[in-house]
Amino acid sequence: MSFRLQPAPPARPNRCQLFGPGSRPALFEKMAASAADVINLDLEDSVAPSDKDAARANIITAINTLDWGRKTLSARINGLDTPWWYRDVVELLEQAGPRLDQIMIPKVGCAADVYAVDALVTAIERAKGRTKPISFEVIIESAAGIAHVEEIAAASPRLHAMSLGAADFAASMGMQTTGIGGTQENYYMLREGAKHWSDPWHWAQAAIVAACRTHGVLPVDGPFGDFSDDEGFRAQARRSATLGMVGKWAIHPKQVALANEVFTPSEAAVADARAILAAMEEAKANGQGATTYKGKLIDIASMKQAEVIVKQYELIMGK
Ligand SMILES: CCC(=O)SCCNC(=O)CCNC(=O)[C@H](O)C(C)(C)COP(=O)(O)OP(=O)(O)OC[C@H]1O[C@@H](n2cnc3c(N)ncnc32)[C@H](O)[C@@H]1OP(=O)(O)O
Ligand SMILES: O=CC(=O)O
Ligand SMILES: [Mg+2]
Repeated sequence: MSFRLQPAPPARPNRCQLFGPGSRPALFEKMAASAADVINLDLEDSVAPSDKDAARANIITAINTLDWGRKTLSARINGLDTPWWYRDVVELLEQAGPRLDQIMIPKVGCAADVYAVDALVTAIERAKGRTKPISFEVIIESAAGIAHVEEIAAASPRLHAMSLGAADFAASMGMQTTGIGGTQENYYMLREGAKHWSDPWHWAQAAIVAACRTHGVLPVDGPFGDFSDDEGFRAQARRSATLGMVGKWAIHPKQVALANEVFTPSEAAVADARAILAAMEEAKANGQGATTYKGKLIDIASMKQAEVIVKQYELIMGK
């Protein structure tokens, strides 16, 4: 193992990120009252080009006036390939008060994209005397983004979270689908005439998790477009949680409870994890590095696995 220790990600709950368009201010109070851990007020793809200026003003007013409780409050700016992004950053940093926690940078393709936003944010923070540093989250949603995922994860100490954006990712990769996340009809293995659906998002998610865990960033699963399909959402979220992601976006309020359910370790999982820790403590006291629990091998690595679950649970319960 490398002598470098894996850095811990920010210790904050991030089970659900609820999105809402900046051009629909009527939704903001409902978002603030929701059970999401993170709120993403959107200036990007859910806002029509003609509404960009109004959406920016709406979001700044909402950040400054609504009670957002203890949620992480984030605004998604426009991509660096648009004429809007610099005004998004300037107006947010100059006019939104300290309640704004984070900026989400979409369609990041290389570390320099993050550097550019960091330079602008840093200059405005100094000029305006902002004492609370703005954190960043990025979306990996292009071929370039996934090709450079590790350098992006290492790009700035401001970076707290990284999401997979399935819709833009599929478009950039030239994938033959209009589905946003979840099972894709034509992605299957065939065995003895029976179809077995596979997961086209898996490899990108695994690459994101590895990059994030290497650099102490929270890995997050992005949108699931069919908000009428609760079981489809659950299945996608369970796969993401099993791979190491800490949460998922909600693009409709009915997805918030589903994400919170999946990304909160169950009482049974926590009880099992605590029992493994106790069994290992007993084994260690007897000079053993390995023992059995419920008829299966456990050893020192099992303690680390169990600690992931217990720590995640305690972080969520202690919020
Ligand atoms: C795919 C790539 C991406 O970039 S995803 C991220 C960007 N997209 C977004 O931000 C879209 C977010 N979602 C929405 O705009 C809406 O939820 C969409 C999907 C358009 C559906 O809106 P609508 O037809 O009003 O939904 P509905 O009638 O089923 O609403 C039921 C009640 O819930 C409310 N609601 C709706 N959306 C939100 C939301 N995002 N946050 C909080 N509340 C929301 C509605 O106002 C409605 O409330 P009520 O029951 O009338 O009081
Ligand atoms: O921005 C999100 C996506 O899926 O695209
Ligand atoms: Mg996108």
